[in-house]
Amino acid sequence: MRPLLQIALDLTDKKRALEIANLIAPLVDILEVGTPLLKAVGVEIITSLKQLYPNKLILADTKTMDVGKVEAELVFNARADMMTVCAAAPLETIKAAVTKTQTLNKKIVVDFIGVENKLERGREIVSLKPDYFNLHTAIDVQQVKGKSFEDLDLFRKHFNIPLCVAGGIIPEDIPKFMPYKPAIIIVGGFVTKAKDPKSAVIALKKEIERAL
Ligand SMILES: O=C(CO)[C@H](O)[C@H](O)COP(=O)(O)O
Repeated sequence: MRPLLQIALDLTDKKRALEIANLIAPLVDILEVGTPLLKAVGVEIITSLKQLYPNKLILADTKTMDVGKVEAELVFNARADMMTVCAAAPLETIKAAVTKTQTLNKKIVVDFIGVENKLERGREIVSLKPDYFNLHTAIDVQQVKGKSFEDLDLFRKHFNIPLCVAGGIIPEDIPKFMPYKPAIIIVGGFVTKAKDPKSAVIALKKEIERAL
């Protein structure tokens, strides 16, 4: 199955975020309100994007670490379709966020950013039945250690939860992880920093089609 393409609007400037959204929205499946954008602008940006693109999924990258129910209510009341919670958060927080999300018929992604022993942590979380696990190399880590996609293979073998992949993805990376059949491919900087964000998305989509 073709993976969904999610573009992360990791900006702090609302005007530029909306400009990029306008260029790429018809081509993507999920528009992500990146963590910096959510912090800079607030949840109103979720509502604005949903009003502009009602047929697109809007993901709020809350990276929730505590008060799972409160943060879920905040972003879903603002019309998000999906949110994120950190795998490193207390299990109580993950459970609260998952429960609220499921009550509202929305989707939740557990993000393994910064988790050292991912397999062990995955085993602790899996029974909470989140919608997705995100294997994600942090931007700061990418700059020091580079990126890696090998955990996708491990997670596919051990868990029956759809996977997202994120962290510095460029078109050349796509064939490296497509054999592990990610459900969602998440790309930020390659698109938001491109001179021509629309062409950047087209290049990603071409590579995805080629690797199917
Ligand atoms: O959540 C994020 C950073 O924490 C980013 O949205 C994600 O890493 C995708 O951006 P990039 O492709 O630039 O790494």
